[in-house]
Amino acid sequence: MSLSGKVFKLSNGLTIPAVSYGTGTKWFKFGQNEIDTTLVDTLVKAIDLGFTHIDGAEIYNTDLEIGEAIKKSGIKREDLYVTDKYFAGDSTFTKGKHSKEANPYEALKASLKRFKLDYVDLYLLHTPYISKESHGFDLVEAWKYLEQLVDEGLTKSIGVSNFSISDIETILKSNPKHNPVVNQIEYSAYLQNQTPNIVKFAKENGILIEAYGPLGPITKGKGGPLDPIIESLSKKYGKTDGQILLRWVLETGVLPITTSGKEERIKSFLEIFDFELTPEEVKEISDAGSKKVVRQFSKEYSKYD
Ligand SMILES: NC(=O)C1=CN([C@@H]2O[C@H](COP(=O)(O)OP(=O)(O)OC[C@H]3O[C@@H](n4cnc5c(N)ncnc54)[C@H](OP(=O)(O)O)[C@@H]3O)[C@@H](O)[C@H]2O)C=CC1
Ligand SMILES: O=C1Nc2ccccc2C1=O
Repeated sequence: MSLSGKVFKLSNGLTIPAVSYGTGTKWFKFGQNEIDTTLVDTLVKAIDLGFTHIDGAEIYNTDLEIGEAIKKSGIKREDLYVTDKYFAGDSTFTKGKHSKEANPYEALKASLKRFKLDYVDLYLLHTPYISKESHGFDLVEAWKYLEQLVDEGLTKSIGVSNFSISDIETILKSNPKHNPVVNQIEYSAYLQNQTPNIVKFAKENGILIEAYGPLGPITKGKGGPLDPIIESLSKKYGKTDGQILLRWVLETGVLPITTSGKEERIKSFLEIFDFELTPEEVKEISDAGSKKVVRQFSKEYSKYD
């Protein structure tokens, strides 16, 4: 789970490129089926510029775009890292709804057809809201579907997203054949624990935290205690505010997932490996960041704010 250069090492021994390009949020295609050529072109550009890690999900409805961009870019499959997520459903999506496929096993098989890929690198349960009543299988049984996907080579690694400690414990206590290697959560200097103590717990259990919404302090949190610190560090290092925030994420042992439609920003997201914040600067950001909460997505957890 250590960061070495531009990859993190996962607990199963595999590596994962240390910054990911997201195809959710601004690219999310709610119920719309036409191919988004802007996303295809932007993904090709991101790959050309050096992104090798793409974050997808069944609910984003962007599989066709990802598949098309991979083909157009000409990148070799083994040089690319693709993440997909099973749409388990939750209160922030369309309430009560979940994947139209029978289970996570069938859902990934359907995604692979749309991606036109033989396998993904990482497959996640998008949320923990899975129950026998709503899905016909519980969380532990859902995990077994993911393990089957590993065993059949349809994904290299499996993990979870938006899971709290008790959700992860449900899986760990079931004595899994394959452990979750990742928990993808909302994480930024202004939201250092999506749910209580999740980051420490994940680290102690060999689970890499992936951060979505890492730029929250500048996209939604301006006017807070971080502003002067980020301003001064960006001057010191000759980096943008976004680069300072992404570097902070990395230095806290977490993998940032970001996105942009703008070429300059996409390029800048890749230029976060040629400088380091000092431990004192990391602490300064963490301390100031913990004085304000910006929770953009995981509203179901706002009771913890
Ligand atoms: N597992 C989950 O439940 C979730 C997963 N995700 C994943 O994480 C990915 C990234 O999440 P996201 O919240 O978008 O990540 P970020 O916090 O990195 O925000 C990216 C957004 O910030 C904008 N931006 C970048 N720099 C600046 C700036 N300096 N000033 C103002 N705006 C700026 C970009 O817009 P522009 O195009 O204008 O540059 C883009 O829309 C998603 O695409 C998805 O793949 C996201 C949410 C939930
Ligand atoms: O990319 C995403 N945008 C979202 C908004 C709300 C809940 C989950 C998500 C995503 O995964």
